[in-house]
Formats: sequence, structure tokens, C-alpha cells
Amino acid sequence: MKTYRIAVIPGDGIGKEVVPAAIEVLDQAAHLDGSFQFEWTTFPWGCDYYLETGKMMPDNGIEILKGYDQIFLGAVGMPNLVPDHISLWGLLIKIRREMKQSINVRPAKLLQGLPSPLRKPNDFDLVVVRENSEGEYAESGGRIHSGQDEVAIQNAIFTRKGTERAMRYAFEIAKTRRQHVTSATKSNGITYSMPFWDEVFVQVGKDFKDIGQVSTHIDALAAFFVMKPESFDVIVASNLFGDILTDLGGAIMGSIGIAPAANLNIERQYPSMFEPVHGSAPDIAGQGIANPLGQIWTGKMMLDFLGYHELGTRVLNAIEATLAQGIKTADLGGTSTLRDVTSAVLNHLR
Ligand SMILES: NC(=O)c1ccc[n+]([C@@H]2O[C@H](COP(=O)([O-])OP(=O)(O)OC[C@H]3O[C@@H](n4cnc5c(N)ncnc54)[C@H](O)[C@@H]3O)[C@@H](O)[C@H]2O)c1
Ligand SMILES: O=C(O)C[C@@H](O)C(=O)O
Ligand SMILES: [K+]
Ligand SMILES: [Mn+2]
Repeated sequence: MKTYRIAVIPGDGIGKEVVPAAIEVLDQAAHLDGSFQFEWTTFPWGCDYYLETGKMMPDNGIEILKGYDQIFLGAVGMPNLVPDHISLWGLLIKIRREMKQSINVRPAKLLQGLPSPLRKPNDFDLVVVRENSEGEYAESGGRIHSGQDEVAIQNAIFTRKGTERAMRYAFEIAKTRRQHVTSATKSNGITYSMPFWDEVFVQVGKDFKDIGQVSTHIDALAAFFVMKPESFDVIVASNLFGDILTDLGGAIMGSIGIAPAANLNIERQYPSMFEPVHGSAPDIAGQGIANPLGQIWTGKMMLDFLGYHELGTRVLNAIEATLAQGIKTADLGGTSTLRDVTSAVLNHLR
């Protein structure tokens, strides 16, 4: 039997609750399939680890992770105890960078059984391809002087390689979907990087003449996510624009607690990392009321990446059947617990 060795990093807050729930579902999915199994190895890295050791993960953490097939992560961050830029750059973003997980795929669609907060949504089904290695998230800049003279500089870095890679990937997946890519730009306000982004989009687009292509300013695009989400198929966005758009993608589905994500090393040279869009939700952590569906759907994306598409579809069907039954956590207006929702998904998967 094929065994996949998965490194598990529950991380902080609700990550510690939703990850075990999703593992139960993935184990059952593997059992149903019968041809493979998961071997999970859990690492206690995160803010608690930082408070004990002064590091978010050990110095050889990346080397350790390279020994696994994939990484399954919950969320990182305890802003009351560790500054967010320290915790995220010490674990989540460090892994994304060092494992060259340069593409972050984040779908959003109108789910059966889950009313969208939009008043009369048409059926939407979109996917955001977020550039995941550079852009506005660049360790370039600094702070000098103090008091009234203080200066902070943060440079955004866009390379042709990174920009092209994200755009090519977006066009490739559009080929398998509804044949359309929207590029999120802001070349009216940002005068160097975004005109460059637009030029690369036109150049890459020439290799995909059969795919519809349009550039839309991110401000208008955000409004269209609310007003006419059904008009989108694939959206390619820079790191920060993609970050913001995908919380919005979660929101129009019903909650950011259900939005899934996959940080892909598309070259398959290193493990990819599967972790949902949402964070550690300190406001509800430890109460057993977090929505596990984002983490479970993220597990479905891992199944897809491993080639088990039909099984992945069964997991998504079980999620929708659970919602249709009215078994929902508080973020979706329900009264069910994380345990109730997980049990229902397991039942529907059987
Ligand atoms: N990928 C990640 O690990 C990641 C992503 C976003 C934020 N963060 C970190 O998480 C911490 C909290 O950030 P935030 O509050 O801005 O965002 P958040 O996503 O953690 O929470 C935003 C709101 O959504 C709710 N929510 C999120 N996930 C939910 C779920 N599964 N079920 C029910 N409700 C859910 C929370 O209760 C909160 O009200 C910060 O430290 C931040 O840096 C980490
Ligand atoms: O900014 C980030 O990438 C962290 C988090 O908000 C995410 O979306 O993964
Ligand atoms: K997350
Ligand atoms: Mn985010």
C-alpha cells in the first residue's frame, strides 16, 4: 500500500483544533479508497514553541520538513504574545519561501446548503492564483532615525520569473476550467511594479490566445467580487492583493472559516503546504466552536494534488451535504460545534 508521509504543524489557536478534525476526515478518505494511507508526524512549532525557545521552529526545521511528502498546517499567530511579523516570518512565510511554494491557489464557490451573505448571488466558482514568494511581501527595506524623524521603507519586489510563473499557472488552470483569466492590477496608482505586471500579463497571454484575458484594477475587482462574483473564472494577483481578495472570497461564500488554500511547489521538488486561508482566530480559540470546513476542504486540495481527484470530490460533497443538513458552526449562523460538524462530514463520507 502506498504511504504518504505528511508533516503536520497545527500551529496556534484554532489550528490546534481544526487540524486533528481534518486529519480524521483524510484518514477516512484514504480508508475508503483503500490503495493508500497517510502517516502523520506532528511538530509542535508555533508561538508556544517560540515562547519556550525563542524560535518559531528549530534551526534545522526546513531540513526536517524536506523529508516529508507534503505539509499540513493549521494557522500561525498569537498576536497578544508574539508580534505577528515575527511569528509569520519565522514559520509560515519561511516555509513558503524556502520550499519555493511560489503559487498559492485559493478557490471560492457558492456551496450547496450555504447561503452567501450576498443578497441574490448567482452561482459563482472562481479561483485566485496568489503569487506567493515576492511582491509586497519582500524582506527589503528598513527603519532609520527616531521620533518625528523616523522613516520606514518597505520595497515591493516583482521579478519577471515570479510574475510570469504565477500568470502561466493561472492560464494553465483556466484551460481546465472556464477559459478566462483576470489579472489584478493597480497600474493607475503604482507606477513601476504594476505597469510591469501588466506588460508581463500581455506577454504571457500571447501564449494562451484561446483563453479570455483582462486586467482589472484591484479596487474595482474587489467590488465586482461582491456585485458579480459569477463573472470570474481564474484571477491572478500579487501576494498582497491575493491575500486580501481571498478573505473576501471566503466572506462571499459565507465565512472565511471555510476558505481553503494550497501553497504549491509546482516543480514538485519540495513538499507543498496545505493550510486554509483563515488565521488562528484567537477570539474563539479553545472553545471547540471553530469551523473545521476550511481545513477539511484544504485536505481535499491535498488529495487533488496527490492525484486523488474523485476522492477529493467526495470530500467536498460531504462538506456540502453537512451544510445542507443545517449542521453549521457559529460563524455560519449555526449552533453546532466543531465536533458536530466533523462527525457529520465523516458520516456523509461513509
Ligand atoms: N495562514 C495563517 O496562518 C494566517 C492567516 C491569517 C491570519 N493569521 C494570523 O492569525 C492571527 C489572527 O488573525 P486575524 O484575526 O486577522 O484573522 P483570522 O482569520 O484568524 O480571524 C478573523 C475572524 O474570522 C474568524 N474565523 C477565522 N477562522 C475561523 C474558523 N475556522 N471558524 C470560525 N471563525 C473563524 C475569527 O474568529 C475572527 O473573528 C494573527 O496572528 C494573524 O497574523 C495567520
Ligand atoms: O499574509 C499572509 O500571507 C498570512 C495570512 O494572512 C494568509 O493569508 O496566509
Ligand atoms: K492558515
Ligand atoms: Mn490572509
